[in-house]
Amino acid sequence: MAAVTASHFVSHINGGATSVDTKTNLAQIGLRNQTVTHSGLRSVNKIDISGKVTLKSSRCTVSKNEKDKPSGTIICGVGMSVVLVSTEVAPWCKTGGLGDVLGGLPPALAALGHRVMTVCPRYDQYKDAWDTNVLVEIQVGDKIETVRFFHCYKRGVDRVFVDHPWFLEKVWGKTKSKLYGPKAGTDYEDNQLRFSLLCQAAIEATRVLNLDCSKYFSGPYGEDVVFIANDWHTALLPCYLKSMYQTRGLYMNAKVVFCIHNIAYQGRFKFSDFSLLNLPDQYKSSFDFIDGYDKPVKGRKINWMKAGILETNRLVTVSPYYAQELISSPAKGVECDTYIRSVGLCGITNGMDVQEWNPATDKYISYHYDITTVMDAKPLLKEALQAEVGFPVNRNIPVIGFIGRLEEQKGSDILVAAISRFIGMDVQIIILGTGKKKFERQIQQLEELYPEKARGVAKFNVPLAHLITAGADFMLIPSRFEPCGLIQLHAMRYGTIPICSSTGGLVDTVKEGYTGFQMGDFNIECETVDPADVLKIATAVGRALMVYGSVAFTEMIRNCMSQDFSWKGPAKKWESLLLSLGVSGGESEVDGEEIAPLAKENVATP
Ligand SMILES: Nc1ncnc2c1ncn2[C@@H]1O[C@H](COP(=O)(O)OP(=O)(O)O[C@H]2O[C@H](CO)[C@@H](O)[C@H](O)[C@H]2O)[C@@H](O)[C@H]1O
Ligand SMILES: OC[C@H]1O[C@H](O[C@H]2[C@H](O)[C@@H](O)[C@@H](O[C@H]3[C@H](O)[C@@H](O)[C@@H](O)O[C@@H]3CO)O[C@@H]2CO)[C@H](O)[C@@H](O)[C@@H]1O
Repeated sequence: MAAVTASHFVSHINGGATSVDTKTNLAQIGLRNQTVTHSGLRSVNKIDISGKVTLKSSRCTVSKNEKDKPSGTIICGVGMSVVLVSTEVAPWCKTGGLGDVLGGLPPALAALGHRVMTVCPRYDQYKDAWDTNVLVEIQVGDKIETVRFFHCYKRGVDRVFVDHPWFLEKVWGKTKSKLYGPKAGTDYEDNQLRFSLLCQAAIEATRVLNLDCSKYFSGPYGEDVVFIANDWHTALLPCYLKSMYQTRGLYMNAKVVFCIHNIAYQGRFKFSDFSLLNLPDQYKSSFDFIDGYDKPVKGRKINWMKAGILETNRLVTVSPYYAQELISSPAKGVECDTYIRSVGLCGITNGMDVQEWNPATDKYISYHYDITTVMDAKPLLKEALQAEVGFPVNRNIPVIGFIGRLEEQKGSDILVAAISRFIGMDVQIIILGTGKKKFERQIQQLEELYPEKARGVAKFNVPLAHLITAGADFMLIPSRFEPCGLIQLHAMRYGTIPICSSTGGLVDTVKEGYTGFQMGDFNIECETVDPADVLKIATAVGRALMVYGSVAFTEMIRNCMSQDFSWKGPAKKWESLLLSLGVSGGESEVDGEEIAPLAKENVATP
């Protein structure tokens, strides 16, 4: 950790070091009462000689009358301080569903009366995020790095961006899929340093940023916070909280929830890299890991995900069925099943962003609809989609869509193998995805094989994703594994029937014959395409096409669209889980809508 600066001033709070740097801490005293000129930010924190920030998050008191307001009324200012840390936060930075969750869950938690911040890297010059002029010095490896915080306040949430060349210079100007490496499947060599920096910066952000955008909360978040760390990139957060802060009497009441969005990515590195992490030796055993693979080195390794699992206060994943799968076997738990079983795991199904994905208002589609008009609008949208990708335009031909990262997980290779089995029927299929080059080539070749019937678009294309979701009749989701999956939620909201493999959140959210078609579970072996799975896809597509156009089909569309997949329900479950940790501010009992209309947003002019 740790040195704070305001404006042009840099000083140490004494981070990973074991002794207090008196000289620099004395310098900090001079920081008191300096003002940061940023809309929504107030004066700089008061930091005492021990490095303790004494200006605490102040909550506006809520009068009894206000507390008595009926359900649906927003009463803020009494809730928990929740800080979500992630490498992706939509719409600013996203390669997939992780970004979506960090975009949608925080506003829903804020609507329940909690003070909510997200912290992610500043990969680009986001036009709506302001420079706070607050700098912090952080020890990463054997160097001191200076980060700067940018900030905006949107939909009731403080969005904080960590500015450092390791994020901005690596990614700026490149496509959104370059957050983790120069190309899919290849990581930046310094990812461990990048994410160590992110974790430390996130802890610092809560006490050094004097945020004042909400009329319900002011001052820094302080130390009585609950962090939600997401995936392996943030697994060091609980370790740093304990080793760098709690040993020095800081953040004594803070808690960490670690959320697994995808166990497939664990952050396994060579064992000697432990020395890069600025952690005491006693943490080595939490990272220590041996597997049978050669990558990135043979034999003994460190495993960030394992440490996150073992060092967190509470472990969560993104659906109940995936939670069961993770502890069911080494294969499904990707060799972390034993550790997960030892600490326990809770599954909360994701919600979806019902503002971005709303067929009644979607800015990417030219005909808007709801459950009462869906049968009129969808044929028009299908024709728009067919025209967009260059298919013969015919509203009577059933159209199947696929959207996803082209990784083994998503099963695009199994789908490609299955196409010849059903393409002879009256059907068209559109596949949208980016990822591994071999899979991109596979989908691009489809057009040559089936010019009037199949398309593969190897682009990250949000407008096309929306048009496919609205215009297709069916959405194919042939995942080998799927922690939750958002594609099927988006599809159902748009009256597009999912045809999915029976794994993870797909089991929890799609009901066979009622809201979709279940294909059974697939072989999770990623190196091969199992002929049995190819057959499962062909058979399920056949079943779906039999139903297409029938009364039962219309009924399924209505069943899909009648459901509430908003973040409201999941946020309530998250709230209960956070409350059970006993962090302060747990007294809030609010059942509110999003507080966007009440939020004082600091939107920058482009
Ligand atoms: N080419 C493209 N163009 C435009 N948009 C594209 C796109 N490819 C993907 N997307 C978008 O990315 C998101 C993908 O959502 P998923 O739930 O499938 O996430 P993913 O597997 O990445 O995330 C992981 O985390 C999430 C969140 O927890 C879990 O739901 C999931 O199971 C887990 O694997 C959707 O919003 C989709 O529209
Ligand atoms: O939101 C989409 C997913 O984003 C994250 O996954 C990324 C992962 O965490 C990164 O490590 C990287 O994965 C690469 C991996 O490191 C590398 O060894 C090789 O196996 O290729 C992988 C893919 O390039 O990129 C992933 C995104 O593509 C997040 O962790 C997931 O939960 C999200 O599903």
